Amino acid sequence: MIHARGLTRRFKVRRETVEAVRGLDLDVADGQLDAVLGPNGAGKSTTLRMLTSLLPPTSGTATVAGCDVVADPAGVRARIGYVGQRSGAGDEYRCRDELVTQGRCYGLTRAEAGRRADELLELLDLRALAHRGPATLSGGQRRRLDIAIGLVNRPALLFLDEPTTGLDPHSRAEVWRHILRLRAEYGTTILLTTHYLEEADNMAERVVVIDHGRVIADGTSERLKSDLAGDRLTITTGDAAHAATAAAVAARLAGPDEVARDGLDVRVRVPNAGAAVPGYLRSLDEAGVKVTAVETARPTLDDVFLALTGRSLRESESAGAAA
Ligand SMILES: Nc1ncnc2c1ncn2[C@@H]1O[C@H](COP(=O)(O)OP(=O)(O)OP(=O)(O)O)[C@@H](O)[C@H]1O
Repeated sequence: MIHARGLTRRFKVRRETVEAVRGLDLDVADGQLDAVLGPNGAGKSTTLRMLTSLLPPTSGTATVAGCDVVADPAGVRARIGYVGQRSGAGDEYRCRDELVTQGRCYGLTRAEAGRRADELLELLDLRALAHRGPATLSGGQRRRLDIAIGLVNRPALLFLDEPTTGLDPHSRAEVWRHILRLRAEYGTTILLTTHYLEEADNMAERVVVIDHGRVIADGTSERLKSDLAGDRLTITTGDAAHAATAAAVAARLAGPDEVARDGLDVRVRVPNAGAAVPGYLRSLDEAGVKVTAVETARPTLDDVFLALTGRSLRESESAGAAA
């Protein structure tokens, strides 16, 4: 459904050149739900805008739903839906009128556009709000209206740029319910961007991690976590001397790069923490270390980002927000 090779986009800002996307390769198969994850300014929106033909690439190629984004932008736009970060609904129209107008833009007759509007209001649970203006809707309802607008032309592929940013947890769950339903019932291919690690982790079939305009990891979240981050084993000891010995034992077993000491805790990165515990306990006992607690944890996508970049995605996000 999407094949991009060497996609690059530079912006000139006064005398500086911003390299927003640098040689990005991406393949998305039909019917997949893939998430693009990355910190502020990583190049997620720029990538989506190139793939939707809204922004010409500086170099590289992309075919989307069988059409080249540069040679056939009209073909791309006829086959896709795009929900940008800012709402596409104008405040002067009521919800149903907005959908009818969009349908007319795609060449539907007034009657066809009316039928499609009613289908979409039903699909996104917006029927009761059909005659309200978008300005009167809650954040989650408005986002659902945006998605309805993105679906007017029955696209095989839907792009969603941060569909849940800024929503409360209940509204986020509602939006997700509809996204998952679209994929399950209509087989819609969905490529979305998100800042929320948990969403990418739990909902997407595949996660593409972008940093500084490049893909730095690509796979199922389970695969990324086991290949790149590993489990965490935390050994708590009785005092500082025991912690130092425990750190030395752990460094011998796992390698010095995999061990970090934090007060009386020693944290170790291991491929499978559950299986590693008995061996660690034996070796610590032999070294005379008094262990007061042992904890194991599966890695998160933030651990994956940390392993790849040396930075936490959450910290990059707050730094981006503060900038
Ligand atoms: N029109 C533009 N002119 C100049 N620079 C731009 C333009 N659009 C994006 N950029 C820059 O390109 C880089 C990537 O921006 P982009 O919006 O694609 O990132 P993002 O990953 O979507 O970030 P966010 O999560 O904050 O939306 C940033 O440094 C941004 O400032």
